[in-house]
Amino acid sequence: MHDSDPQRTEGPESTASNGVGDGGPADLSVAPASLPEAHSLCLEKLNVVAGDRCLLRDVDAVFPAAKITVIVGGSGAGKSVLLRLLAGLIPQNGDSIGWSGEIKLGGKSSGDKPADDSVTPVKPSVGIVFQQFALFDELTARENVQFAIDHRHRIGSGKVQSGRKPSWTAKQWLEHLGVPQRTSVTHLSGGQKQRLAIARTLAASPEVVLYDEPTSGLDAASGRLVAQLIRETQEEHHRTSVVVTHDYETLIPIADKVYLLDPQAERLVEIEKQRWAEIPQLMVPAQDSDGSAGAAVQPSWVERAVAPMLEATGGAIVAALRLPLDLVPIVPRHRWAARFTLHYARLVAGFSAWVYLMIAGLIIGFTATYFTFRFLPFRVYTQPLLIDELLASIGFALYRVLVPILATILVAARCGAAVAADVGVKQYGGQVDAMKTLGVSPRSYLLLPIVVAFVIGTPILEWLAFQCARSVSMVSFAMSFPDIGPHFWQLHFDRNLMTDGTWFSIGWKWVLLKNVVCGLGTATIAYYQGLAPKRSAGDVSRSITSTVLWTTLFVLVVHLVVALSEF
Ligand SMILES: Nc1ncnc2c1ncn2[C@@H]1O[C@H](COP(=O)(O)OP(=O)(O)OP(=O)(O)O)[C@@H](O)[C@H]1O
Repeated sequence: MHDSDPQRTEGPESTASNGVGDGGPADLSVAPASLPEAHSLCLEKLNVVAGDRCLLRDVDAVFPAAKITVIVGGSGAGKSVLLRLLAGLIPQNGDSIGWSGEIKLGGKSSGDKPADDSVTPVKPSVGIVFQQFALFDELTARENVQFAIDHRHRIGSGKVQSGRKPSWTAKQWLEHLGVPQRTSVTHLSGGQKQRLAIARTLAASPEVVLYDEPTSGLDAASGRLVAQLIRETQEEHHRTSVVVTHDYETLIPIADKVYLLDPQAERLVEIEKQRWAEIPQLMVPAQDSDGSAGAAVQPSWVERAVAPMLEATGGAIVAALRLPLDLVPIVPRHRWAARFTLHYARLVAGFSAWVYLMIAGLIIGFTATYFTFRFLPFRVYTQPLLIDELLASIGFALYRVLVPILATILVAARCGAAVAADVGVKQYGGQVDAMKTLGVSPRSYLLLPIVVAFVIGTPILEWLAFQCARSVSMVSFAMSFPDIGPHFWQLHFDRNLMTDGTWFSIGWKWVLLKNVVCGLGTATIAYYQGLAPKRSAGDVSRSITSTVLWTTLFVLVVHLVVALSEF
């Protein structure tokens, strides 16, 4: 449940132009110049099938220009699927949802039925205010809006988009909607998050604004404030607005047109204004599928056990093959690529990762040195003969094998899990969809930054672990053999690693290769696991577990293959 926001308690009118915010007052007397003329949105012969259920069959509908259309429907009727489809988030032949028909921009008039010749065959630019807001938690309120402004030219296509001029700044949008400027998103109240989500959507200047269950989880008073805000926003900015909801009591009063999503008739039925009072009786619950949309054959237990494994393996192979293509740096804005790279660099190689890897280095450096000499057979005789050779072997093993394996496994498990969780939450919470509605591919601001963070971060963390292992090895040796001293240790520990006194020049390419390949693989696996469709928090947690399993397996295979080639 969202808490109602104190800034709104005195009434929705207060936010329209009161300049609330931590920045100075701005001239908010005119609507932003960049908003394109409103167009109606038309559905023609739309068919939608989700799983084995037909949600819509041969549907024609018009959402009039610069008006609010409310689509009501009971639970499971297909409102969210329809909204995601309108937002361009569902491919026509998707895995579990398929659709056919046309979604077009209609004429500019506010009449319900545009003339046929005024239908514009361009992809509409659509902004969506997500039910869970889908704000970027790692950015401030102002940065969230700035992100939309910086990518606004990327949504939609063609002629309706051209000719836009610069519009309000992020600061002006936030003042307009009464959202604090520099507060971290996580510290905003539910009401402020909702207004920020609306500000971000409008700042991208879409032709059509979609609202997904905007009053869900709100008490009646807060729900009415949100409805009022949608009405005010629509009146000021003249967007074609579509609201999907089951909360007809709160949202019907702001509607210009109402459709009922009837799951039994599989249609959008327009409800005339004089019949709006009958809507509660007209809303029927969705029924279980009769299988008419495609018979679902129950898989056998063997298929259930083997299919996910094959799917995961296939997915990993496809991802590996696709990686070079996906990494082609299509970065719409370098500034934002840098911002997200910084975010993932902190996740991968932040202070806690340093502590993690330093402790691992200390443990392996100590055990490798101390126990080698401690349990030497026939110690009294063998030690004087072997001490220098053993030190050289310890140095070699730590540098070339032990520390690289330990460090890359730890990075794969710890950092892979952290990144998979971050991307998984972005997928589940709708931030990935928010990027897509702004015309931004997640590989630009997620995959590329993640790969950069791992490919640079893994060797740095491994080097840190090795320096700790090396230091503790020297201390441990010096304490075990106080009469021999650290100079002797240094002379022999580094013997197999240096040429001409250059530090660790032998085999450094192998070490770097292992680090880079492991970093690249961990980044890719974590990204694709996180990005896989998520329908519950359980899916996010499963993707984290899979990431740990697959990345550590990948790292072990890399070390095996490199060891066979290296030695
Ligand atoms: N990705 C998917 N794959 C298969 N079926 C899906 C998918 N998403 C939704 N469905 C199915 O489509 C139907 C409509 O779901 P949708 O989430 O659109 O309902 P809704 O009207 O938004 O309901 P609610 O108000 O309860 O959220 C449901 O039967 C659901 O199981």
